[in-house]
Amino acid sequence: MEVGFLGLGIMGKAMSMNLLRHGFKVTVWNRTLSKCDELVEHGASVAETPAAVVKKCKYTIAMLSDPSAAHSVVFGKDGILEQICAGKGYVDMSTVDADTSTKINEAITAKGGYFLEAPVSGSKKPAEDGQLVILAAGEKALYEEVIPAFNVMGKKSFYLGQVGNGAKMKLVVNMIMGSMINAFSEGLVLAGRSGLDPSVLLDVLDLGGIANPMFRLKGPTMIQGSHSPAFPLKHQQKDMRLALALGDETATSMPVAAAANEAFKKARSMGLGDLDFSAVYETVKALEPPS
Ligand SMILES: NC(=O)C1=CN([C@@H]2O[C@H](COP(=O)(O)OP(=O)(O)OC[C@H]3O[C@@H](n4cnc5c(N)ncnc54)[C@H](OP(=O)(O)O)[C@@H]3O)[C@@H](O)[C@H]2O)C=CC1
Ligand SMILES: O=CCCC(=O)O
Repeated sequence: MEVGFLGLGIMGKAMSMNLLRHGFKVTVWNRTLSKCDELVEHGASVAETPAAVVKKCKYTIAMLSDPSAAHSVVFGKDGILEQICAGKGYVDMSTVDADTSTKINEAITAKGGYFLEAPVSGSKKPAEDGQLVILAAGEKALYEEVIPAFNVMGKKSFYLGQVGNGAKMKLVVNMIMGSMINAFSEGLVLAGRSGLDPSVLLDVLDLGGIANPMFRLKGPTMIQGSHSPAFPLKHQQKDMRLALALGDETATSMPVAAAANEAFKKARSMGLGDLDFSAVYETVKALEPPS
């Protein structure tokens, strides 16, 4: 069966590559079409537009940057809506807000198609290794149909019920992660300015109750000032913004997340948006200590 895949950025490239490696027939599309070349070398077919992918495939997966991209690929010229129909499914794995997912769901189901949102936890390496955590919500029949693909891309899939629940779960997770990397950055800078060796701090943290894979993975490269993008900072800031909007809707006070968002905004204003989200560390370092 032919599976469609839209969006070949850091995540989409790794996820579609995994599908190919496990024997799926995949037709890809990316806004910048040249990014399809590497997938073609590994056996993918290419279509010229999202609509052409949907026309060819029983279901189509998308992994796009943000709500605006997710919206334009569905509603724009040559978009999903031009070809979606009864019997076809659309699975959006991008991180967006519940409102975006809900609007896409309404438009697709109005055409007789099936919709599933399925954002993921896990970054570039888990995507390459097929170790993502998939947070699905929406049409249960489509969820069951795409389980073989999810099993290749991820280590665990959750089915969370109605559309919006996957988006909300993902935003809560990334809100926590964005706050954590800020506290971690402050700790590394505080250690250094207090005459301590930040790499010893990493060892101490790793043996205690707040040890976690993120500190373990990012700590050494942060200390070196190296922020090669696995999860681009601009996307983390988008997730903080969307999580804070969810906080507004639910009257949830989130002063820690709001402060973290300000740090990511500052990092973007310093031109760090395309680096890894760990580059928020540079905003803490950039604040001069009192002389
Ligand atoms: N990187 C990570 O660790 C993780 C990312 N995510 C989420 O996954 C999604 C993708 O992330 P990632 O792969 O890192 O991002 P990238 O920035 O690497 O890729 C973004 C993709 O979206 C496409 N795109 C952007 N704008 C548009 C548009 N207007 N119309 C059509 N296509 C568009 C890009 O196309 P083009 O190549 O033409 O620019 C590209 O294919 C995001 O929602 C992110 O928050 C979730 C978990 C982890
Ligand atoms: O959305 C990105 C999540 C990155 C991660 O889970 O490490």
